[in-house]
Amino acid sequence: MADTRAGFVALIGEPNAGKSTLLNQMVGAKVSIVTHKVQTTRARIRGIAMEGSAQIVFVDTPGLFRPRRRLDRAMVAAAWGGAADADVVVLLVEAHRGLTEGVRTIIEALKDRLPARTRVALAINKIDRVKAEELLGLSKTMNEAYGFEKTFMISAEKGYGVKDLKEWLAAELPEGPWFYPEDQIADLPMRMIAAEVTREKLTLRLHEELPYQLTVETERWEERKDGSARIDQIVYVARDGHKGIVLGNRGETIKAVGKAAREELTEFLGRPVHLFLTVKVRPNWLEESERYSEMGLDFRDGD
Ligand SMILES: Nc1nc2c(ncn2[C@@H]2O[C@H](COP(=O)(O)OP(=O)(O)OP(=O)(O)O)[C@@H](O)[C@H]2O)c(=O)[nH]1
Repeated sequence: MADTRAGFVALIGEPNAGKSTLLNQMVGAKVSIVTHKVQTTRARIRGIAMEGSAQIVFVDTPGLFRPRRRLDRAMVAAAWGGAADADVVVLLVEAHRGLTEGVRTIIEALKDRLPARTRVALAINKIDRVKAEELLGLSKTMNEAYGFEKTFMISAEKGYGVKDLKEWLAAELPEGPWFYPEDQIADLPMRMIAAEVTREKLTLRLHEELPYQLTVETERWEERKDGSARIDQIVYVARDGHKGIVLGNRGETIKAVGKAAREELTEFLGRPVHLFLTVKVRPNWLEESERYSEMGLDFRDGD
């Protein structure tokens, strides 16, 4: 497609401003769970949203604005690297708190740290908490403190104004091909997401011990009458020795992995999940085309 757009957007603001709520509104929980651990070189990707023919990639931004220790300063500098790479930055402030000391500090940092080409928009959030008259005054005060490209009045929680903001962001991004295939981010089947969650917990638990030749598949997904879901997954490893690593002493590794995965899936689905994990040795799984399609890969691409 010739007229696609793609770019990076950083949401910044004081703690509690509503960044996560806004992100979830724009991205949808399904996509953010898949992308929130993906790393780019400079910034962590929090989520990806599609708007018309544009792909908006949201990146993580600094949480600390007045770092005291050297280590904290170094971390903030790295995080600002992510914001500086962004095409657009959105500063989120709370309508009922206005131009606080913390917001002033962020504005100073914007002036110091961002390249001149970065566009910065203001989103006044939680407008459901104040009277309309107050908003005009706040918008004026904020725009005197910084030359924002545009000002949006939104309620991330209720969804007011979010669509306008998203459309504006999409139009601001540079023309170019998408960074991620659309189907990869939008249509990931639930069973694949569930397998990815378990794989992630295995990675966290096993670190470098993790057998490289390991894959997780959701074998069965049963919706139960009581509203819960029963999910059966198989962890395929290539060798007997790997099975022992994944099970752990008296099965404690796989038990902990199952518990962590079940908790995340329960929260994600918003209903109880019963998760059953089985570890199987399948020496040739790397050569089986079925394993690849379960991962959303094309077996032939591996030739
Ligand atoms: N009334 C109201 N509350 C909101 C709105 N948006 C977010 N909140 C609430 O504000 C609180 C903070 O929201 P988060 O999205 O967690 O804020 P955050 O900026 O991600 O916070 P940190 O993770 O601490 O940086 C939550 O209790 C939200 O429910 C809104 O539009 N209106």
